[in-house]
Amino acid sequence: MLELKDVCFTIRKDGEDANLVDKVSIQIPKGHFMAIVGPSGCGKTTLLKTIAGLNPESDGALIWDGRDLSKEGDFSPSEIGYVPQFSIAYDPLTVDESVEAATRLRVKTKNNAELDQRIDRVLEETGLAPIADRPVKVLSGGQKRRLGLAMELVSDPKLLLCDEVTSGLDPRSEREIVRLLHDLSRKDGRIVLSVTHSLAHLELYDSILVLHEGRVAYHGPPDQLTHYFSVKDTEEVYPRLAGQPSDRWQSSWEKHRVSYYKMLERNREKSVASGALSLPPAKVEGEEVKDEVATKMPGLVSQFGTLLSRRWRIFFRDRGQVLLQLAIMICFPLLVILFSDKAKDPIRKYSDTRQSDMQEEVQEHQNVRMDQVKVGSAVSGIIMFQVVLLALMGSNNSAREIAGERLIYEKEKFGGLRPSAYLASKVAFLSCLVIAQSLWMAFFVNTFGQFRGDFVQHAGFLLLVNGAMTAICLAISSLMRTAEQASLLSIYLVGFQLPLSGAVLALPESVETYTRPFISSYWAWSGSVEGLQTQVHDAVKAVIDTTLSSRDACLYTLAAHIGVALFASWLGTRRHQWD
Ligand SMILES: Nc1ncnc2c1ncn2[C@@H]1O[C@H](COP(=O)(O)OP(=O)(O)OP(=O)(O)O)[C@@H](O)[C@H]1O
Repeated sequence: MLELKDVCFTIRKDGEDANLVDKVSIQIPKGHFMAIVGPSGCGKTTLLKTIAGLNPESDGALIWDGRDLSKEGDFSPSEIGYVPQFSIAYDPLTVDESVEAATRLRVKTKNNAELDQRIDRVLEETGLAPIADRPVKVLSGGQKRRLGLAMELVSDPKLLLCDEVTSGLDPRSEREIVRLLHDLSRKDGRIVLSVTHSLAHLELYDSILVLHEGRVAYHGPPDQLTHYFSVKDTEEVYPRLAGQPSDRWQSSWEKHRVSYYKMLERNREKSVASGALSLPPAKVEGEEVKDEVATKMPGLVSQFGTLLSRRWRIFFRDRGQVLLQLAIMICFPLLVILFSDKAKDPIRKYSDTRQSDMQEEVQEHQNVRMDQVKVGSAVSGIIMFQVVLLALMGSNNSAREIAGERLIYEKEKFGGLRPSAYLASKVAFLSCLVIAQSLWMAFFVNTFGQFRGDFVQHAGFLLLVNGAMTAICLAISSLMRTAEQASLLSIYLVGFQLPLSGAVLALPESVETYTRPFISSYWAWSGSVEGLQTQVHDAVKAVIDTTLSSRDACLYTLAAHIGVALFASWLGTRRHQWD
């Protein structure tokens, strides 16, 4: 039994408290199918989210199976299924792959046979078996809703909440989905609550909850709806509601509540007696349910593996993304070597013997200086060019990685996905890109214009700057509200790397002191320059006004950038960002 006792959800609006859900008190027995209806903006979705725990109730109590949810802990993830208004499947995957991933993320199965059995059962139940191999992107609206349901049913939830799963469907598909939801509530005592705009097919529901301005105006059998509101047709209910304030409807409903609940009970007894409704045999103690469910959740490593293999699959299915990555990996190093010629030139040395005349000595100094300027500028420029291109690749790698799929992630987190498993899968996936991009850049450029110094040190710093920018943009992606915001901020961040690095123009000291610690490209550039042969190093120093930092300082600072960015990403992934 799900019971709501005077449940409120309050927000601050214009300096005052406003109840979006106002003292809702209802009882929903096991094996019940209820529609939540009401005019647009009356609080249907808000009530559903309050029941789900996505909106913490401001007042009142939610009782589930005798358990007070606000005092004794929320629903466990597999007890509850929530089908939101948005699609929770990835377009490039097939129906079967989507359901499989949902199962692996939510249910701990003993072996592959049990996993397959569970997937097949859910596909059969939702009528998706014949189209199991079809990609999500080609599904019709109705099929997508079925898929959303299938992905929730994998954990056998005892409470299924559906938000507008029939909106936008043609009448036939709408009826099929309502019929499916009805059937899902007939087995194992599952409660199905469905928010809907539509007043069609009401006869398929056990009860109708009519909300008006967040308050209950009616909760009773569908066939009593028109009688209660004294209208001829259900279509007249909403205009009738607008005829008096919601508090009047609420107090009027409270007077009739007992008699309508008796009617609901009688209908239920009839359904059980006729065999149309089958209920679980015995009442299970709250604690036992909790333990049993807790052991069913897959572990962190298992969730990590599922997410990582799904990420790679999505990556390879998206040809555009693969081609873009390849194009970037090939073209960026090519761009660098176009400018690498001057960096290969020798630098003349001062002769050991003193020149016989002054003119020759001045000439020698000029020659050495000219060589230093030419080679020093070229070497410094090429290192910075590589660094900036890898910073750009870093931002391209991760700016949309989390923000672009935030709603799906939030939904999966609600279903029991651990933020740490999610973040670890992102780090593992992105690390592969970072390693491939950085090492390829280092080796390719080195092949056509050998790095004049410690190549391993140079390659290490390229790897670190790409890693740092990827991690920073991942943090941005996890903290921003939209993918567009995250992309824009990441691009600005890369844009500022070159001017603020000091490699091209020295910054005023007052600015440099504050900006330098945060500019990854400076530390990667400086660290690489420190690894150059002495003569080339001196040539670079001769052409720059910016001070260089030691190799270790560069190494630790870039490692700190990565560490802090990953911590921020972790905070971002833990944050609740459903809307
Ligand atoms: N977190 C929030 N902060 C402020 N206002 C909110 C919040 N959540 C919902 N609202 C407002 O509360 C009202 C009820 O919203 P809700 O989405 O629950 O309505 P609804 O009945 O589901 O509407 P519809 O049928 O159009 O989807 C709306 O006016 C909405 O703008």
